[in-house]
Amino acid sequence: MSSPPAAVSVRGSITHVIFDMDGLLLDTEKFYTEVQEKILARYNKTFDWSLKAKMMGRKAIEAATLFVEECGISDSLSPQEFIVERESMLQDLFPTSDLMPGASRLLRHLHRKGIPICVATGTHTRHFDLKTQRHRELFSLMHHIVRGDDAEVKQGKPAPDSFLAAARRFEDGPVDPRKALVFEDAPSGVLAAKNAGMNVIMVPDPRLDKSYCDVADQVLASLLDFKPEEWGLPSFEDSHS
Ligand SMILES: O=P(O)(O)OC[C@H](O)CO
Ligand SMILES: [Mg+2]
Repeated sequence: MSSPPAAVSVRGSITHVIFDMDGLLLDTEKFYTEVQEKILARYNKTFDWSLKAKMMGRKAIEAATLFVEECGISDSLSPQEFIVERESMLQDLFPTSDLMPGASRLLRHLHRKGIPICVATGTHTRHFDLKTQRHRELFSLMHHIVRGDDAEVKQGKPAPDSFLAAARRFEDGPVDPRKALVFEDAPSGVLAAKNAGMNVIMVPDPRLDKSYCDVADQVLASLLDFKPEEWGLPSFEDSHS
């Protein structure tokens, strides 16, 4: 007698998938880190991952306020001045953005299988356009894109605004949050997805403190490790590469 097929643990019946962008689909978090390290060096201070963890995923002005206050430089540099100062460096770096491992494979797979996908990013439109310059075709697979300067995103992550706006805009929206799966890299983004009542898979940078991963429903080292069938989604037909 042949043995029964291996049991597949289904975590939910996911119908829609929402992607974060920076640090999740695109390898752009390193640009913010590099520029912030340079600015802090002027004040003889170092930029560390405990502050990085708080800033990532947030709207620009919210992250900038955290930066100058937590570094104790708000008397010399305002959040607005910080944003202006880092802008010219970021503008040169963003058009060189690379995809994160597995991003293209996963987006193409879900699109091919007819699973509605979208992006909910804290980044504003001008930066979004620079970052996605080399990846227009891939981003065209998205049903819609919610950016940080969207009128419906009153508050950035960890507020649920961007994910709730994303769920409303699907063709058959608003999507039941329990049927939505979010992919995130940032602690604030994972909290935002949970605040929206959604399922969330975290793909954190390995330098991030592990305690930030507790809130996520699943933690993966890479998008390449995602098993769609665990979430009621169609499995990959290719082998992991
Ligand atoms: O991670 P995202 O895509 O929400 O982007 C947020 C900021 O632009 C960068 O931390
Ligand atoms: Mg992110």
